[in-house]
Amino acid sequence: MVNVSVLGAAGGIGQPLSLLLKTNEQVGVLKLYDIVNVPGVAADLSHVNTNSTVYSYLGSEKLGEALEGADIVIIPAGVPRKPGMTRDDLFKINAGIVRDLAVGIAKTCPKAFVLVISNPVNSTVPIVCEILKKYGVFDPKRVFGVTTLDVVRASRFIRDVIPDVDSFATSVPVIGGHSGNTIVPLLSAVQPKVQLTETQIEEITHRIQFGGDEVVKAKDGAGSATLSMAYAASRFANSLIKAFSGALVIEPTYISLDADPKNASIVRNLGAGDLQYFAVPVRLGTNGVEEIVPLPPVSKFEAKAIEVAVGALSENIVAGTKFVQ
Ligand SMILES: NC(=O)C1=CN([C@@H]2O[C@H](COP(=O)(O)OP(=O)(O)OC[C@H]3O[C@@H](n4cnc5c(N)ncnc54)[C@H](O)[C@@H]3O)[C@@H](O)[C@H]2O)C=CC1
Ligand SMILES: O=C([O-])CC(=O)C(=O)O
Repeated sequence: MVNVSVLGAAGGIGQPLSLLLKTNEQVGVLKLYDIVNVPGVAADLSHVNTNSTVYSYLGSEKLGEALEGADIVIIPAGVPRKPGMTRDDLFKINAGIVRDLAVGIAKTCPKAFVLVISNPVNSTVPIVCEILKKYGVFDPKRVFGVTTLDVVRASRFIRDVIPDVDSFATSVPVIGGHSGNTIVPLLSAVQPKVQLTETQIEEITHRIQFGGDEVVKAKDGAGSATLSMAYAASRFANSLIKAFSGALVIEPTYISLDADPKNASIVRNLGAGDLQYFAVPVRLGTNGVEEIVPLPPVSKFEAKAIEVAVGALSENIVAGTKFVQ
């Protein structure tokens, strides 16, 4: 049985994510933490007749209790975008929120697997890693930026163009980061293979990179993706939980490349250069990242996209790292 703590559980992502986690029978304890409204969310969820027990923790003085015994900590705490904002505009508020939560993790459950959803993921993951380093408890195999929504969108958007594709069974490696042109879908490596024209490749790539903006615009001031994000985060958490019991599971995720220095060199040779963090497909296991899955050679179009991504990503990583150091 796995103990999961959700930090920011009363929010737009936190609520449906907690519901989806409540339906996973491998979850024994589900701890919900927020600074508002969380007792009601927990009371509501606790009536769902799966075997896990739900607990609620309201306010920062309860953070330690919320993290006690956690195997997996999922962080959707923080503010979402409004139209006209970039994810980087969220740094001002979310960097401090994520830093304080990471301190709690370092002190209370340093061995937990940490799944970071709060934006800007390109910077919040370095923040979590730097805090864990400060406390001497950093394990690069255990901290994940959740980029699953990019992968979910990629397989769905391909079906919008080629209707006989089974979206659920289609896997698209998406590498780089999680914002605009730092998101690099490798459409040349879609499995099962699909035939796309150059124009389709350009259009689908752009849509995956800016899919978040579609939702922000449609919600018109009421936030960003929450339901598809909850689905994506629960898919990642479920994959990790499956991997604990020996299943072969591969998911792309934004990690410190120190998690697998040997295979990191393959990613570096693809164009990631000396970046410390990059989204890559990883094989998950009992230790978290078991290995970075080697990627096939990329197309010219993808190589150019990686080049563009690296510049922006590098700035985001420096911002996150400097914030803590
Ligand atoms: N990684 C990804 O692919 C995606 C990331 N996001 C990001 O997820 C974050 C959350 O989005 P939503 O759930 O829509 O926002 P929301 O505003 O609906 O919910 C955020 C929750 O965090 C809570 N919170 C704020 N400060 C906190 C603290 N110090 N400790 C604990 N909880 C705290 C709030 O009370 C609220 O309940 C945003 O930063 C958003 O940009 C959103 C979609 C996709
Ligand atoms: O667009 C946003 O701000 C939220 C997000 O990360 C996404 O939907 O991919």
